[in-house]
Amino acid sequence: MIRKVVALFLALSLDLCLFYASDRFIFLGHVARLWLSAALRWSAVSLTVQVILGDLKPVLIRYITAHSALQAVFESGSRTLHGEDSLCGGAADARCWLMFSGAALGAALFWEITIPDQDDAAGSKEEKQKSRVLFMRVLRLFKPDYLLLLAGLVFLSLAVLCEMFIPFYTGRVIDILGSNFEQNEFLSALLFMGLYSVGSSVSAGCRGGVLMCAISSFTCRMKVKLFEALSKQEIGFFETIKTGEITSRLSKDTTLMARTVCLNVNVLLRTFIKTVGMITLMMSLSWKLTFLVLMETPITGLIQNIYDTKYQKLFQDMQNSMARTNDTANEVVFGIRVVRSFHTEMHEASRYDKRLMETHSLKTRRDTVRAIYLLARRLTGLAVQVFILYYGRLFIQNGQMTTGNLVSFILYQSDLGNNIRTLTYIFGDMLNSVVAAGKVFEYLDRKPQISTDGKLQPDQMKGHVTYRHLSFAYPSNPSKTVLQELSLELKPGQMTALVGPSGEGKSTCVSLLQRFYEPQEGEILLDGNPLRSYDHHYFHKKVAAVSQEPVLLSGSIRDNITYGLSDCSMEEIREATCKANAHDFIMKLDKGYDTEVGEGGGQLSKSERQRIGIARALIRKPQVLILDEITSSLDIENENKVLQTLASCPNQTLVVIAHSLKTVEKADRIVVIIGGKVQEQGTHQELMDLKGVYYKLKEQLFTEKTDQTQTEA
Ligand SMILES: Nc1ncnc2c1ncn2[C@@H]1O[C@H](COP(=O)(O)OP(=O)(O)OP(=O)(O)O)[C@@H](O)[C@H]1O
Repeated sequence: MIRKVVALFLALSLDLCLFYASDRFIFLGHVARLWLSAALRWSAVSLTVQVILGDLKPVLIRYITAHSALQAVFESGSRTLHGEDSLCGGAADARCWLMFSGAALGAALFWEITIPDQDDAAGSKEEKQKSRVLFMRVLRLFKPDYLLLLAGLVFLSLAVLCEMFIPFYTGRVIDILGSNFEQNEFLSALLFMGLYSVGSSVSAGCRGGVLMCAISSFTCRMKVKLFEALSKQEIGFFETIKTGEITSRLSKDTTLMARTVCLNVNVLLRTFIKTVGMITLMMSLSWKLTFLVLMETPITGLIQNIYDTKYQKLFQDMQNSMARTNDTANEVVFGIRVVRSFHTEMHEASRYDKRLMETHSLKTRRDTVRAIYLLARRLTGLAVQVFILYYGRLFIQNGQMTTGNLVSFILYQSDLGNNIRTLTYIFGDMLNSVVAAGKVFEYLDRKPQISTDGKLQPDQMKGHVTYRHLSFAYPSNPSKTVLQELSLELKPGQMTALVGPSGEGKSTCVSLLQRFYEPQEGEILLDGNPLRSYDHHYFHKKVAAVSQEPVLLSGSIRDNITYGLSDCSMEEIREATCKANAHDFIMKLDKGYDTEVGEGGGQLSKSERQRIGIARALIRKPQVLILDEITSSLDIENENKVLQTLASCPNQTLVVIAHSLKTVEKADRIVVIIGGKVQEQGTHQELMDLKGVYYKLKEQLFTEKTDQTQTEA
């Protein structure tokens, strides 16, 4: 630290001494004197810093070079381009030294932040690079709307061009009013001002309308694409990602990505055209003042860059926090019955409050960062305006510009500052918006881990299922092996009952048979072919399942039964509902098969939902039918009828998971699954005679409903 202070002190002293000494080089011309001074200052300061600190970092080299050479470059430039001396550089002046030091410092820091040398910043550079790639991808997705975008661009250019001339004519009006008043000149200036104002307003309105159309069409396309991609993902994906996050991507991020990218491009182009035009007009008014104004740019850029980096991080954190908050609300709405019955309303409210507070605290931090940024921005702008007024007064005194020119210049300057800020800001904002785009693309590009490109569609299927040395752990809990080396055979024309204590892997077995998950080891064969080799649609027609609590989708009973099938006759529907023992209750409803089931089938009882679920599976005439604890929702009468019908299908492979002895007894084969392995198998009598696990665990395996039946028997 001490070495750094000493280095700074010595370098400063040397630099100032040489800066003032340059006035003594009277044997040289003015420009040559400045260049010699620059070379001497550069060598002396670099050498001092190098000797004291031991090494010279690139950022320091850049700063020392800019600081030493700026005055000479500026003076040479103004002589070459304009044939006159600038107010700075004529003599060794402390104000000029300060101004060039500030500009060099700003430029060096700006460079350091935007194109950093350090390794730790390499990651952020890579991030920016990635954001650019994403941004270009979003632009390419706008392809079908290119015509609208082109129209928007034309209106945008017109609006900007018209807008640019308004301050120019304001200055002219002031000059006309201040000098010899000329009626005609005054009127023509007013007329042009009016025309440009109308032109700018009309074009800006058209630009806004056209761009909004492009945005809305893009959003719709993206939502559909994303929805398609999501619905193709495997079940494991939905278990590892929260619902709130998925809906947030679908609803918010698609809109955000379209709006911000499209609007940002609009603002970027508008600002760019305007900035170039304004700088040209300002140069024509006073090139010296223009340079003075432009010296603010690196400082503005620097402030903007720091703000963008901080804002981007907070923005992302806030997005995630909002998704978590939504998740909490969704969970409670979804499970409101549980919340009510356990009287946890207050607990859930405080959980939601906690999540909201997290979001709120992030918002507060974001607003604080924004407030500091605005303060820094205003102060810089103010400082530049003070300089302009000071030098402007000098130029008017010297006759280098008129009062009207200064007014026009100040009008341009205040706008230019905003535009330059916008140019740097918009870049950061575009990177922000592609954070949302990145998340959307992440889902769009995700390849489902369970392939659905099998082609096999044999005319005949027997429905012979073989589990071969299956080992499996759920993607959401990979450390827990649920099935271990499980081997099992399900034969056509047989009813196989899977039994075992709760949580031992029965439902997992049938989930794998439905291809909800892919086993880590082993495979399942259907008629000797791996499940993945079958055509996706064909496979799910041949293998159907009824789960413990079938989910119905909003729509009529008919829609739910024929779900996923294109043409089903009323005959087929009736046949399926009769087998599922659902026809009678459906006919008793006011609208029969056209009765709306409500969201999630909420307008029907559990047993009715279950029977519609069974009919939905049966209408497909599946070769393999899986019934996962359907008896838990059916009363004994319904259960008996359903099972009687199903058991009478001669060639079907029927797999039943049951906790009822009455059901299990009917099975041709009972498979006892414990610890993810097949422990025993055989008929009820064989297993009872064996006096193994089945015999010992009989009390535990079967529910009271069975015991009662047995007692009655
Ligand atoms: N989606 C899942 N993600 C992670 N683990 C799961 C998932 N589903 C089930 N498990 C776990 O896998 C194990 C086996 O569950 P499974 O549902 O297959 O048991 P089961 O024998 O059918 O139980 P039950 O008779 O209660 O339905 C359990 O320990 C369970 O916690």
